[in-house]
Amino acid sequence: MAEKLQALKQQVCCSIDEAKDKLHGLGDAIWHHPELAYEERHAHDTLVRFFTQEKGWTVEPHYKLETAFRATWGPVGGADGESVVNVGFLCEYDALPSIGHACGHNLIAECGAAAALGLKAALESEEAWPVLIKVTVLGTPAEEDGGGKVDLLQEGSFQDLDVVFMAHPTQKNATYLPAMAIHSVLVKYHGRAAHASAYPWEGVNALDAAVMAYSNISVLRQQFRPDWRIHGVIKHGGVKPNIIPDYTELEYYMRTASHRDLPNITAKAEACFHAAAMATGCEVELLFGKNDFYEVLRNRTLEDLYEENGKALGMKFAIDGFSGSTDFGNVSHAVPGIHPYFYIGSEALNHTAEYTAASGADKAQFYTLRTAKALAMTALDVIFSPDVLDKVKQEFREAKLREEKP
Ligand SMILES: NCCC[C@H](NC(=O)CCN)C(=O)O
Repeated sequence: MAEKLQALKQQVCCSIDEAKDKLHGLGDAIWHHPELAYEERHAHDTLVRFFTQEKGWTVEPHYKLETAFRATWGPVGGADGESVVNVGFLCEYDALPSIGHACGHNLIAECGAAAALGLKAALESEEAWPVLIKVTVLGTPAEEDGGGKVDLLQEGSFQDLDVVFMAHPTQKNATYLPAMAIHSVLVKYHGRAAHASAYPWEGVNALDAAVMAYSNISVLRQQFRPDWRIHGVIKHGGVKPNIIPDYTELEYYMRTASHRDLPNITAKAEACFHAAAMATGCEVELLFGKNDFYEVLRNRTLEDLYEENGKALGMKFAIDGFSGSTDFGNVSHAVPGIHPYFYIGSEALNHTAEYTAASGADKAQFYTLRTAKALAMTALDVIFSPDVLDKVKQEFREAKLREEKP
C-alpha cells in the first residue's frame, strides 16, 4: 500500500514537471497583466482558457462572480452510489495598486493549477480507487480588497468540498502562519471650504479632522494588546494650501487574532474618528468593508502531512513568523483546509516592488511547482486512506466546537 502511494506521488511530481513550461506561461501571463480586485478579467480568461485546453475538465467561467471560475474533473473510481470525496484547490490572481503582483498571487494561481493537474494525472494512472473522487479548482478573485472567497462562501460554492488547499508566497516555507481577522473602514470627513488666508474662520477644516483621527488612532495603539493591529492611510488630504479642505478620506484596517474581537477594536477606532469630527466641526461618514476576514482555523493533520511531503521534496520549514490576513480564513471555518506559505527564492518582503520582481522571476518557478507537488501529494494522502479524511474532518469539527464556545 505504502509503495503504491509512493508511486502515485511520484506520478504527481513527473506530471507537474512535464507541464512546467505551460504552468510557467500561466503564471507569467498573470504577472505581466496585474489587475485589481474584482477586475481580474485577463487573469480569469487566461485560467479559463488553460483549463478548457486541458483534457477532461468541465469549466464554468464567471462562476457566481464576474472574475471567478470553477473547473471540475471527475468523479472517478469508487463504486456507484458511494459518496464523493471532492478535493479543492484555490487560485488567487488579484494584484495591488501601483506595484503589481507584489504579493505573488500570480504564483498562487499557478500553484493551484499545477497541483490540480498533478493530482488528476496521478488519479488517472490508477484504475481502482476506494472512493469516488472529484477535483475542483476555484478561481477566487479579490483577496487584497473585498474578499471574493467570502462572496463565494455566501453563494454556497464551498459546500460540496471535503478539503481545500492553496499556498501563498512569502520569505519562507511554513505550514501555517497566524493570519489575522480583519475589518476595514473608509472614513470621510466633510467640512467647508474657504480662502485659507482671507477668511479662514469661515472654513471647517476636513484635513484637521483627518490629522486628528490619525493622531487619535496612534495614541490608542499604545494601549492595544500585542495581537491587535491598526493602520491607515490618508487617501485624500485636500487640494491646495490656500483652500481650506472641505473633504478628506482615510482608509483603516483593524486586525485581531480572533474575529470575535473585531467589534471591540472597531468600537475603539470609531470613537477616535467621531472625536476628530466633533473637535473640528466636520461631518463624518464611516463606510465599513463588505466582508470581514476570519483568522485561519488550523488543521494540524493536514499541516503535518503537508510538511512530511514538503520535506520529502527538500523543503525546510520555519515554525514561526508573522502574516497579514486572508479570506481563506473564512473558508477554513467552513471546510477543512490548509494555507501554507512558500519561499520563492528571494528575501524580498511582500507588498514591495522588490517582491513584484521576485514573483515574476524565473527563480520562483522551482519553488512554486515544488509547493504544488507537496499540496497534490497531501491530497493523495487524504484520498488514499479514508481514515486520514475521517481524522481531518474530526479535527475540523473539534476545532469548530472549541471556537464556538463562549
Ligand atoms: N483587505 C484585505 C487585505 C488582505 C491583505 N492580505 C495580504 O496581504 C496577505 C495575502 N495577500 C492584508 O493586508 O493582509
